[in-house]
Amino acid sequence: MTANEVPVLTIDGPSGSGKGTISRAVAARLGWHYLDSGALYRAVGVAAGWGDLDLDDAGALVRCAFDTEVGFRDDAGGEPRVLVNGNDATDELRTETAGAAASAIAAIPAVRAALKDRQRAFRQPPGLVADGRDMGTVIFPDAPFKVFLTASAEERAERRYKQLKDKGVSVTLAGLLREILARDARDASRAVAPLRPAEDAVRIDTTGIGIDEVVGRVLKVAGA
Ligand SMILES: Nc1ncnc2c1ncn2[C@@H]1O[C@H](COP(=O)(O)OP(=O)(O)O)[C@@H](O)[C@H]1O
Ligand SMILES: Nc1ccn([C@H]2C[C@H](O)[C@@H](COP(=O)(O)OP(=O)(O)O)O2)c(=O)n1
Repeated sequence: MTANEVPVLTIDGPSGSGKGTISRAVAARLGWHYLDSGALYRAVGVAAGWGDLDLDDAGALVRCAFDTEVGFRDDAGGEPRVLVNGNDATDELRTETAGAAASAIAAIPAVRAALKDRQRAFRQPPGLVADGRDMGTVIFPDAPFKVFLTASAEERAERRYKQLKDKGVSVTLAGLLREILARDARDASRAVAPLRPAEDAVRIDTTGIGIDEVVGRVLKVAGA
């Protein structure tokens, strides 16, 4: 099987639509690999912070995108741990500060280009579930299966609120809703690879729909 023959299921959508949760569950059911492309952008944003880089210095950020090593380690049953330059940065990566930094650096075309090959390298037999913003439009446009997940901004903010509270992070619902709306606007309005459904993506509005039901619908899209 050549790389381009390996089946890919792309799952794109805005923050809190359930991409990570659904992608991991579907990848486990199919026995396929999983790409969390957002973690790559978050890792570059966090590494830029560690290096005290200026978020307006595109050249330095591109070098950072090439130089930052990102590793994924399975954590029995839980979210995979993410190692950035060898350090376990999983908790730092999930903060809204890291999300906002990722969204800012992700608007720089050369940063996106620097991460392209790294993302495509995840396409390995027997298959790949790829989660992000531009998986179906730019990174794997030839993917045979594409999904675009949405949910109302209020429900997405509530999901994130509960998720962060469960982790002991102190946040307010109003603050999260503001951050989610700001990130939606930036991700959807940027010139390169904006957040939008691929024309051939199946759109699933998950507002008020439970995780198991969404997993079932996505598995059907992949013919399983
Ligand atoms: N359909 C759903 N119904 C209720 N909660 C959900 C649903 N999908 C995901 N969640 C929860 O919402 C939170 C955010 O989901 P996540 O997968 O991190 O979204 P994304 O990767 O799109 O930002 C998680 O706590 C997850 O368990
Ligand atoms: N394929 C991708 C994945 C993420 N990004 C950017 C834009 C997003 O706001 C940030 C963080 O993405 P991530 O998927 O980790 O964030 P959420 O879990 O959806 O909140 O990175 C991107 O531009 N392209």
